[in-house]
Amino acid sequence: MIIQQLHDHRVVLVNQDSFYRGLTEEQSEQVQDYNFDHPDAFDTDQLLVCMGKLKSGQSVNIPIYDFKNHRRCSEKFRKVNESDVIILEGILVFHDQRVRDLMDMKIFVDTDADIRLARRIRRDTVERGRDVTSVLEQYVRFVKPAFDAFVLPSKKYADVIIPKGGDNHVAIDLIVQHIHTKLGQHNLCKVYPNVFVVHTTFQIRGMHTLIRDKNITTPDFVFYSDRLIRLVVEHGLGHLPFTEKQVVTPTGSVYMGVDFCKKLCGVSIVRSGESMENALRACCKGIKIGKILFHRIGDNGQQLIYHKLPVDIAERHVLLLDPVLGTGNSANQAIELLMRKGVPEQRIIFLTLISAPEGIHCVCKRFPDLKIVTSEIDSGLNDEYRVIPGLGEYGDRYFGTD
Ligand SMILES: Nc1nc2c(ncn2[C@@H]2O[C@H](COP(=O)(O)OP(=O)(O)OP(=O)(O)O)[C@@H](O)[C@H]2O)c(=O)[nH]1
Ligand SMILES: O=P(O)(O)OC[C@H]1O[C@H](OP(=O)(O)OP(=O)(O)O)[C@H](O)[C@@H]1O
Repeated sequence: MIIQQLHDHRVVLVNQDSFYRGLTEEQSEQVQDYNFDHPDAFDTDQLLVCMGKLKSGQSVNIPIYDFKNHRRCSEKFRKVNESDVIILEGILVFHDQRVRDLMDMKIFVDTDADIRLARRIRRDTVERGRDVTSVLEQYVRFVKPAFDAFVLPSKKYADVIIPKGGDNHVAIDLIVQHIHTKLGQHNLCKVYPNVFVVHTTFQIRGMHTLIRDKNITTPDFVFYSDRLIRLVVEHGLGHLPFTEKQVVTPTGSVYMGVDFCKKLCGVSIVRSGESMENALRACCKGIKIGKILFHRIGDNGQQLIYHKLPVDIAERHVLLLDPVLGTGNSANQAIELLMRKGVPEQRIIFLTLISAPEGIHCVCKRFPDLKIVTSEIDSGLNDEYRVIPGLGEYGDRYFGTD
C-alpha cells in the first residue's frame, strides 16, 4: 500500500527473506530441526553490503531464495536498481544494530497472534507446499519462541508502531506523507539539519520567476522581493525559542498559547541586507537593528568598514539579514564579528532570499550550530562567483542603481 501511494517516486522493495542462507545437504535432511526464525538463519553481512550499495545509489543483485527446497538459486539473481525510497521488510530487520542504523524510518506492524498464525498456515500450505501438522509443529517449536525472544523485543527500536497492519489507512497515509516530505526536501537540508528552505508553493515559484526575470521593472522587483522576504522573516522567527503563556479569551475560557522570544535583534549586511529590515520591523515591532558593512576586495578578501550593533547584542538572538548567499564570504565574516561580540553561534539565524550550495557548505561547515533560512537554493556559482541562475546584482536592482 505504501508503494502504491508513492507511485510518483522510484520505490524498491527488498525482502530480508532473500538473504536466508541456503541449507546444506545435511541440514536439508533434518529440515524439521532447522530454526528458520533465528537471526543466524540470515546472511546479514550480505544484506548489509547490498543495502549499503543501494543507499549509495548503486544497483545490486539480490539472491533468490527458494522456500520449497530451502536453497538459493545459485545462477539467478534479482536486479534491484537505485531508487528514491528503499523499503526493507522482514521479521528480524530490527534485530541487528548495523541494519537498524541504515534506516531512516523504522516501522513495526503489530498484528494479533491469532491472525499471524492463521496467515502462516494459509501461506505455508498454499504457497510453500507444507502440511498443516508440520506448520503447527514448527510454529510451537521455533516460530513462537523466536517471536518472543527476537521479534517482540525489537519493537522498542521502531519509530512507528502500526496496529492493524494494512487496514490502518490513517497510519499508512501518515507514513506516505512523511516520505513525501523527506523526498521534497532539498538534499542540502538532509546534509545540514540547520538549513531550512521555505516550503515552496506555485505562488512562491511565481514570485521568484518575476524577480529573476531581467526585464522586470524596479517597482515590481521591490514589490515581489519584499513579499518573499516577509515569508523568509516569518519562517526565521518560527525558529526562535518561545515560552508557554495562557490568556483568558472573551468567552472566559483559557487559551493555552505561547509567548514570543523577547531578546532579539536584527543585523543587516549593508547594503542589500537593508532591504530586509522593513519586513523584520513589520513582524517585530520596534526591533533593534544593527548594521555591518564590508568592502569587497576582489572576490577573496573582505575588509570590515563599519559596524554598529546593539550594545547588549551578546544577550540577544540575532536575525542576520542578507538576501544573497554566494560564496559565503560575507556571511562568514559577519558571523565571526557577531561571535567576537559575544553572540553564541546557536543564537544566530541567517535569513536569505537565495543561496548557492557553495555558500551553504562554506557557512554550515564552519558554523554547524547556526541556522540558515532561505526561500530557494540555486544551482551554483559561475566563474565570477555569482549565483546561477541567481538574480543579478540584488542591491542595484532593489535600490534602482543598476
Ligand atoms: N519572535 C517574534 N517576536 C515577535 C513577532 N511579532 C512580534 N514580535 C515581538 O517583537 C519583539 C522583538 O523586538 P524587540 O525590540 O527585541 O523586543 P523588546 O522586548 O521590545 O526589547 P528591546 O529590543 O529592548 O526593545 C518581541 O518581544 C515580540 O513580542 C514574531 O512573529 N516573532
Ligand atoms: O556570499 P558572497 O560571495 O560573499 O556574496 C554575497 C554578497 O554579495 C552581495 O552583496 P554585494 O557585494 O553585491 O553588495 P551590495 O549589497 O551593496 O549590493 C550580497 O548582498 C552579499 O552581501
